[in-house]
Amino acid sequence: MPDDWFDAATYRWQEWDLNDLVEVKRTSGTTVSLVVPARNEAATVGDVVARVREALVDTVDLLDEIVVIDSDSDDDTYEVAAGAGARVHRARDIRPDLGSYPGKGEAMWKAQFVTTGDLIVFMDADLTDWDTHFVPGLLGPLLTRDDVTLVKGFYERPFDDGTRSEAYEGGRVTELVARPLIARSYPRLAWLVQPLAGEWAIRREWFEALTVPTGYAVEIAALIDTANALGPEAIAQVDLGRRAHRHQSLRDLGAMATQVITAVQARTYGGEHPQVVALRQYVPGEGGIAAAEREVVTYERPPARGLR
Ligand SMILES: O=c1ccn([C@@H]2O[C@H](COP(=O)(O)OP(=O)(O)O[C@H]3O[C@H](CO)[C@@H](O)[C@H](O)[C@H]3O)[C@@H](O)[C@H]2O)c(=O)[nH]1
Ligand SMILES: O=C(O)[C@H](O)COP(=O)(O)O
Repeated sequence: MPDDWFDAATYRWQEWDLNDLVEVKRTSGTTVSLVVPARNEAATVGDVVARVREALVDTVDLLDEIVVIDSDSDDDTYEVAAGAGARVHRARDIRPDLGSYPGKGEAMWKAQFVTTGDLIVFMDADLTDWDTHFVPGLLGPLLTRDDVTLVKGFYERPFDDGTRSEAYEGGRVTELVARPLIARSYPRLAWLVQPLAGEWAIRREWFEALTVPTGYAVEIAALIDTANALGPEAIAQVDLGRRAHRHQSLRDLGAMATQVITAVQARTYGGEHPQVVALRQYVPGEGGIAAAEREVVTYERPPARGLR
């Protein structure tokens, strides 16, 4: 079964000509927003925004807006992104009546209130090896197939933290957490090569209908909820080539894994959904190993549709 979906719903970004996509967008009157959630990404967000703007706004008319959602940064992310040509909003300043949570999913959920595109493309701000074809690649299935609602990117993911460099060794949470959870509970999603990819696109009307985890579980939740409600045939994936990014520390990935597991368990077993999970980790301390407890926020936002 997964292999059937792989054959039916997997594309390569080269399958679409950029000018053809621009023409489909123009004749269909479709509008497109690029949303970049960013927390302390002053080092890379300028490159991401400037290159996309030049290639897909200034040169051709593929994107109607580039919106960076500054997610509680304490560096110059806001200024750098604005200087590169993005419209920038601080997540906590968007719809303050709805409160504020930390996290990437929160930034993406809040983006719905400050963007207008019929299609929303998400892209991470910490990319170091990437190209602007990511965006038209993700839009290809949405602009050319009415039956596709959500498109995931996938790519070769190297691991390179400055001390070790190996092809295909990136994606620790993907390989150790997401893929085993999918194998156990959602095997019909096993054809997805990078289920956690931060580069993906979705029809706005469907995103507005989704419950959105405020943290890093936003991707896995969107996949499961879309497959459950619309069937896996509403999902496509596109090979985008190669992508490298800034790696998080192992213990930070432990918090990410906690969010991913919590969101999947909620969907698999139901029951009461925790807003916070206490994650105890062990770190070097004075005189040996010391316990460190983290409050991992696992709260989920309700569909934005009713809150406009
Ligand atoms: O509180 C936060 C944390 C992160 N980000 C941004 O979200 C993007 C991805 O965050 P990152 O910390 O780089 O995540 P990764 O370790 O790369 O995690 C991968 O796996 C996650 C789990 O599915 C996905 O959400 C990510 O997009 C995907 O890149 C970056 O632009 C961050 O600046 C925020 O906006 N707010
Ligand atoms: O997608 C993932 O699994 C996480 O982003 C971790 O990726 P990394 O192991 O390449 O840092």
